[in-house]
Amino acid sequence: MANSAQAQKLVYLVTGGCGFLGEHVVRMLLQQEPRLRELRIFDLHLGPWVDELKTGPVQVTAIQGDVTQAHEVAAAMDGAHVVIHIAGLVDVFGRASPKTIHEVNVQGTQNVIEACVQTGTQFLVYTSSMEVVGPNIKGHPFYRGNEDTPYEAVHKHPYPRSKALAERLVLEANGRKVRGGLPLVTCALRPTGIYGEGHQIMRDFYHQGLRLGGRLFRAIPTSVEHGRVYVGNVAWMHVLVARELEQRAALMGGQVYFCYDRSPYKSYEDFNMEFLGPCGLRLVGARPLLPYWLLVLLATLNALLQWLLRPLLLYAPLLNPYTLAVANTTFTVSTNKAQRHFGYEPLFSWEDSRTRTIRWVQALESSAQ
Ligand SMILES: NC(=O)c1ccc[n+]([C@@H]2O[C@H](COP(=O)([O-])OP(=O)(O)OC[C@H]3O[C@@H](n4cnc5c(N)ncnc54)[C@H](O)[C@@H]3O)[C@@H](O)[C@H]2O)c1
Ligand SMILES: CC(C)CCC[C@@H](C)[C@H]1CC[C@H]2[C@@H]3[C@H](O)C=C4C[C@@H](O)CC[C@]4(C)[C@H]3CC[C@]12C
Repeated sequence: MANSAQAQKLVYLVTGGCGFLGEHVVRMLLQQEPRLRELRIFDLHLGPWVDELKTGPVQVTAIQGDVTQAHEVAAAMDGAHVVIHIAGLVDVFGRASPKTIHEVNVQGTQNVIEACVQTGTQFLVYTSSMEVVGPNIKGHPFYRGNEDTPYEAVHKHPYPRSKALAERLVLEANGRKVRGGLPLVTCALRPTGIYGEGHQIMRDFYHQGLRLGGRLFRAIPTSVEHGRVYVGNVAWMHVLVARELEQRAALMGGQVYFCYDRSPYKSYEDFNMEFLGPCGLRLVGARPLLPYWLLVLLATLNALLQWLLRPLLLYAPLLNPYTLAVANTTFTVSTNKAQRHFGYEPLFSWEDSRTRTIRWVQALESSAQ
């Protein structure tokens, strides 16, 4: 992609560019992709911060649109060289119906693929998820595995099922001829649990801790490792993949890459305390305060209440049988595939990632006062 005639000639489209990860990818592209001429940000809900980006040297075009509408996607994509497809409905709490999750995550992805073919966009990077692999419904641990580690991936929940289907569509589309006759080159990135500035669930835990007098209560044993990766490094991986996909199409086309960095292996709660601790919260209990069977019972009750109350109101607490199973099953990755295939090294050290996230939580504190 980088011959001199093409310097500052590339048009990128980022779907979901106003979400948590999307905003980081958009900002990272503007900082780290010198060949960018135009950056199109496509999202159902455009953030007000997008306007601030319009004063720089790169043309930033904000497009309010819906990935489930094929014609809107195709119109937005016309003339784009690369599409980074991040838009998705991230719902493990039962807020949206399985049908809506499927429409956005699977049909939306199919629309992006068809738009590539129709408009001649040759490079497609898809944001998949660790949940395409697991944890599975049997609760099997995935301990520091890599892209080739055998694992029985069985999905029942609509979100991982939709991500797995969408990822398969993207990988199978690799090599399809796009308008003009060139082959489509696709690949999928699988982040583990992303953290960093803008992370809604971290914000929720922080506010919950404040409401409980500065305390959170341990629910998950410290021995259960949960994979986490800093949002800045996930964004950097997206930028690098998009950049390298043309030169290394034969190697990278149709491939999947876990997103990883040097964040430590810890339980979900202990990891959150790396940021919430310095902001004044305390995790009470060296071991879970409630026995696991009681948590399962509470999670089941929550699911039942959600079902009963659905005609009247939306009851969607953090704890349900699915989130409990994910939080309580070891799932961590240890791989260097991205480094081998496209020279990825984390842009942010663990210390930087931690400091940036702590500063962001501290800013939440001061903005709440
Ligand atoms: N957050 C995580 O820990 C995590 C981990 C692994 C993978 N992912 C994946 O990363 C992607 C981004 O996740 P996120 O955490 O930034 O979520 P997010 O909800 O913050 O961002 C998703 C964005 O997609 C947009 N969107 C939703 N439906 C749309 C539609 N129909 N048309 C156009 N835009 C639409 C939303 O408005 C939002 O801006 C998702 O595909 C998700 O599956 C997230
Ligand atoms: C049992 C309670 C004390 C804690 C509940 C925490 C729960 C809400 C958290 C734990 C793990 C989190 C998921 C995990 O980090 C990875 C992903 C993948 C991504 O594609 C979407 C988000 C998701 C499912 C996180 C959602 C929140 C979870 C379940």
